[in-house]
Amino acid sequence: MLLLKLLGNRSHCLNCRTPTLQLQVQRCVNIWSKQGPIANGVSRNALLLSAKNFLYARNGARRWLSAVDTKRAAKSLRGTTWGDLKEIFALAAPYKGRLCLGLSMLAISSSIYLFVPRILGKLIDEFDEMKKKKEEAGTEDSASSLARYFKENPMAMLGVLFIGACAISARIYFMHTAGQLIINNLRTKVFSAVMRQDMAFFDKNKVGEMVSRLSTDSLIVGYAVSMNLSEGARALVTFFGSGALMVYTSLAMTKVVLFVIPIILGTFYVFGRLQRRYTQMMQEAVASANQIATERFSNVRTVRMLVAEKKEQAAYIERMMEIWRISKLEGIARGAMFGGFQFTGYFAMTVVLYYGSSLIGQGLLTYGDLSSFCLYAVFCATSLGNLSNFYTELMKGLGASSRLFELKNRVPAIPLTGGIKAEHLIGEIHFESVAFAYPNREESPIFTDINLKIPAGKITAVVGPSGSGKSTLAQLILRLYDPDQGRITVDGVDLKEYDPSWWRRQIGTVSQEPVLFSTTIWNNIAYGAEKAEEVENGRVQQAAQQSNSLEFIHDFPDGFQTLVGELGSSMLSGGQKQRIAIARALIMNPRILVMDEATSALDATSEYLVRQALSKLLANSHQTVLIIAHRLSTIKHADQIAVLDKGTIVELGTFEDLMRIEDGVFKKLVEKQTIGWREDSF
Ligand SMILES: Nc1ncnc2c1ncn2[C@@H]1O[C@H](COP(=O)(O)OP(=O)(O)OP(=O)(O)O)[C@@H](O)[C@H]1O
Repeated sequence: MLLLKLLGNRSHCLNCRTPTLQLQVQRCVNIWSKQGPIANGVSRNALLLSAKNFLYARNGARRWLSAVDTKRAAKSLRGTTWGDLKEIFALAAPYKGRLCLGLSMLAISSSIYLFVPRILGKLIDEFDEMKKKKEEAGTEDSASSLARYFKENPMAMLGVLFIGACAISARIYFMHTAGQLIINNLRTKVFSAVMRQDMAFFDKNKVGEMVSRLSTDSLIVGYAVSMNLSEGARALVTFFGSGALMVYTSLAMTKVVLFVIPIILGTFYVFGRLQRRYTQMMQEAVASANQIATERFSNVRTVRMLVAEKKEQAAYIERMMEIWRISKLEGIARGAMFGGFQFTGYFAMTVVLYYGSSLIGQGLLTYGDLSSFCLYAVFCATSLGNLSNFYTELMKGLGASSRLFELKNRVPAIPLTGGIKAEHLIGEIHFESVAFAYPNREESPIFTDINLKIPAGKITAVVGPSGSGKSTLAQLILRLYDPDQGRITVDGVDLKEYDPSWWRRQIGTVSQEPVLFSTTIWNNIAYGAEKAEEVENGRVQQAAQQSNSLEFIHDFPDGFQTLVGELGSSMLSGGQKQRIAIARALIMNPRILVMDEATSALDATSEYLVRQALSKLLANSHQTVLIIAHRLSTIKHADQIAVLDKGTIVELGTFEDLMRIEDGVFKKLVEKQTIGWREDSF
């Protein structure tokens, strides 16, 4: 029982418990050396027998370990994660000063707390007759004289322990703050990398999953190279320090404990790898659950309208079950690992005490030395356990980092910047034999052969059945995607040669479902400008007026300072949102305007107001305008109308031209809508 208690005290804060342990060790030694059979009815012979069995088991384990394909494992690690490891530590490089300070504090605290057991051992020997005789003969060593000094000046001992404690506090502070800096750095880098990605990337990756990686994974990686690094370094110093002191205290007993080490190492190697795999699986499962929560919470209105709460709950529970399944596996791996440590640790201590007591009996060891040795052995075993923690946390960090680095290092197919910035843009856009399929649906191309000239300073309308690719055409103009074949030119130059950001700044866009950000109306309108903070107040007012928004904005008590979006106190109607989006598109007086169903959400009056404003605007400016419209009556005055169907432009001309084509797609669409409107009116 005493042994159980002794080993049960093997905790991470061994340093503060040393006196208690010392006493317990002493009591065990007494029992073993003087009383023979020990508690729980286990005899010395039985212990020796189990030691023999243990040796057989160890050989078996060694054979089993060699059966594990270590070469292949190492190769796969080399291929996928050693690079990541280097990258993880590169993240820590900017904070090396802080990390080094933390590690210096570690050196101070470790030196103090490693020396304490030796001093305590010597204090015990103060009561040992054999030792006393040695001292009288003048053979006292420096540790003994230091022990005597501390015995006479207990406040000095307290002072040394206090310095050690301060060093520990400082270490934790430096490591903790370094960790947070690393996490912030990593999050910023990953966020910027994700923001740089092309649309194809966002089509393939789920937003909730990426947010989860940004929050949870970076936390794990940051911890792996800060607090974990410090714990690992502490474990390493303690392991080698106490190992060396074990040898110094008693070489014979050190040999006895040595045979357990390979087993402990093997245990944490195998289970550490296993744990890493489960952690990665867990991260993916949590990210998938987060994805569901994010998407459903942000679309809660749709869920409510479709009475889909139960369905969504079931989908979420399914993800929770998956997390539970992985968690059980992770639990088994962790349990087996810690059970393994506990077993090997207890076994080693049993053997040490047994053998140590017999050495005392033969006069080859003092009580104090055995006490110190046992404490060092416990330190050594604990640090081995901590090293295993360090290893598994590092593996966790590697697991979490591999996806993060993939995000961070991904090179977008369409860069954000780089290329020509034309001084005088005319704004003629030409689609030349363009073919395109969305990267995530390559099997069903949207365009097979598009040839279309969008003249500068004119209004071009694009119409076609739903799903024919009208919005896709606008996305290709904005260079959110590149054509698979053919090319798009602007003023005769391939669009790929222009600087993408510069090019997008020449285009004012109002999309089908405009999104406003959670900030004031003023900021939302100014957001369209290159430098929002430099936009003049008058310009914002003007854009609001052009889009017929001024009146309703003034109706809000806070006017332009009214908060909108998710955090907004005032919810805007669809029409109001659309008009603010139009103001945002107009703020920079863009050379090209792309209106994708820009008036679809407006009621008849609002639509009239917006249309009137736009007509005025278009009449006075010489912008190139592309209108994607469903209400065909609204594009009567367009300079040309392109009809999209089955992946190509099937008709092109003015409203009158197209209405003259018998059995034409456009004519049919117009007729269908006219009938639809008539039916609607009943
Ligand atoms: N990001 C995407 N990834 C894969 N397929 C997409 C993507 N966006 C649109 N599509 C598909 O491309 C096709 C054309 O879509 P698009 O939105 O361009 O049509 P549209 O003519 O504007 O339709 P509507 O008039 O209904 O708005 C549709 O079949 C749609 O499902």
